[in-house]
Amino acid sequence: MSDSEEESQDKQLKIVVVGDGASGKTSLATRFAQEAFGKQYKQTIGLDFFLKRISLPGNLNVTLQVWDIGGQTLGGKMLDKYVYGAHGVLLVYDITNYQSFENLEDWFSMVKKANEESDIQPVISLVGNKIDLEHMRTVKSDKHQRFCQENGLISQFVSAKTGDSRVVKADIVNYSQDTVARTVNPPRSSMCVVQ
Ligand SMILES: Nc1nc2c(ncn2[C@@H]2O[C@H](COP(=O)(O)OP(=O)(O)OP(=O)(O)O)[C@@H](O)[C@H]2O)c(=O)[nH]1
Repeated sequence: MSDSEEESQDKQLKIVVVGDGASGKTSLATRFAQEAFGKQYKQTIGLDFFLKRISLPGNLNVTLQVWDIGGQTLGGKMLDKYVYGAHGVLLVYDITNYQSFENLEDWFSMVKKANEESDIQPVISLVGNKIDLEHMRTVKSDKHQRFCQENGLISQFVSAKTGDSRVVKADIVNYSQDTVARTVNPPRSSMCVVQ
């Protein structure tokens, strides 16, 4: 391969999408990669892949490999292998399904464990999907924010159906500091990175 061919190779980033079945992972990946949405639910068995090439400022081309992991794989043997080496992880739940939010604790633990030995530590985002169904919401927004703050996650509310995406800025609070210290010295806040 010549130098110029090598230079033109895109940087590849691995993005893994996890969360309960029917929370909308495939729909989000399809919305992102193909700008489409299908109403019909078709369970992902194992995993699926999507590729999307994006251009960043500075003439930098990046190919995102989106690994759409079937919700039924939690507890399965292959899951930590799928998640290992991810640059980014989306923890997806359905805002109208409280159980899908509660189960994120397990998904999050698995993501951390799978990457214990990895050189790359992924950027992790908490994604509340189906905000077009706001009237059916069962997971309060402050629960979502607290989970982000406690774990240093990026916060996002989206709808794969409409393509709506709201990135929420939140202070990251270090809860290990005692309350008095926090009252005297207000928490150092860093903005949750939002695309
Ligand atoms: N109203 C609404 N429905 C959605 C949205 N996202 C997904 N759905 C629907 O929710 C159902 C499940 O979506 P999927 O994307 O297949 O869910 P999944 O998380 O990939 O499910 P598994 O493959 O079982 O892991 C489908 O009927 C989708 O059409 C959304 O933002 N709004």
